[in-house]
Amino acid sequence: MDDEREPIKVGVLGARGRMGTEVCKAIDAADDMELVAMVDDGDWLFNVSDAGADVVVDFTTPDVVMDNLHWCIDQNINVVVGTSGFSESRLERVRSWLAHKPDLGVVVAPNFAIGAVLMMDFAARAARHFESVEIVEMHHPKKIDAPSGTAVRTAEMIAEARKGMPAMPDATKEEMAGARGTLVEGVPVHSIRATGLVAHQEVLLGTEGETLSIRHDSYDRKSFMPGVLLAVRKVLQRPGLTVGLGPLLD
Ligand SMILES: NC(=O)C1=CN([C@@H]2O[C@H](COP(=O)(O)OP(=O)(O)OC[C@H]3O[C@@H](n4cnc5c(N)ncnc54)[C@H](OP(=O)(O)O)[C@@H]3O)[C@@H](O)[C@H]2O)C=CC1
Ligand SMILES: O=C(O)C1=N[C@H](C(=O)O)C[C@H](O)C1
Repeated sequence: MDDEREPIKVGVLGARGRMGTEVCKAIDAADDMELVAMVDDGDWLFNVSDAGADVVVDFTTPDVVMDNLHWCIDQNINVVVGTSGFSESRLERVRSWLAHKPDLGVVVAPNFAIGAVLMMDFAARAARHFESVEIVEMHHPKKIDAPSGTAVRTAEMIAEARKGMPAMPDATKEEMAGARGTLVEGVPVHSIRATGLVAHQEVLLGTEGETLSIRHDSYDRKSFMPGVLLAVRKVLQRPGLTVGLGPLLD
């Protein structure tokens, strides 16, 4: 019976950060989980293994996340990663570490909000039917990276969907560098940082006589929590690397 199952022991890395704080609250409130370790910059990583964590959740920074992930895999701890900065080469390194640990699971998701996952899917689906596609990502000004992980992943998905299609029409010559954003897999991405924003993205698609805007807004970091908790539950049943929340929703 469900009630008799041991709670999943969870450690959080980046526990005092904006996301980490919210994740600790969500785990504390979940009946089937126990928050056993909270680790932030300067704390000892072994707090996590000493506490017997089954799963580690990482919301730290792109420059430390790979070391954290390698350490967790080495310690036989499953990992749910929300930290941004996962290029294909980073994902490949994670796969190579996991090759030696056939029972271990890692979930790396650029965005845990259900609406954002759908926005990315809808945008990729629509992209084949429009001549032009551009991404505008908008975040709080304390975000340290640009473009966002979500925007990069969306651009990759759109580029994959547009394979074989003609290049997007664009006669503009940039008079000042950056005016047309940055190209990710051939898709222009524009990054806005403004006080009052949390995490937002609009994909603008255009073709003869019409445009389509697909937009998602996270107004509160609570929007990411159902996805994080789902990943904590599912990672224990999914050995290997899972990229994105999509495969966990099926
Ligand atoms: N996938 C998703 O759905 C989401 C992903 N994100 C991503 O999550 C990451 C964190 O975002 P956010 O919470 O806003 O950032 P914060 O800067 O608020 O939090 C990061 C935390 O990690 C700590 N930290 C730094 N180095 C280490 C380390 N080696 N070990 C443990 N903790 C460490 C920082 O400490 P200190 O400040 O003292 O250095 C800080 O407390 C970003 O990459 C962001 O893009 C954010 C929202 C949703
Ligand atoms: O830093 C943030 O806040 C966010 N980071 C992630 C990203 O880079 O895509 C996810 C979400 O956009 C919030």
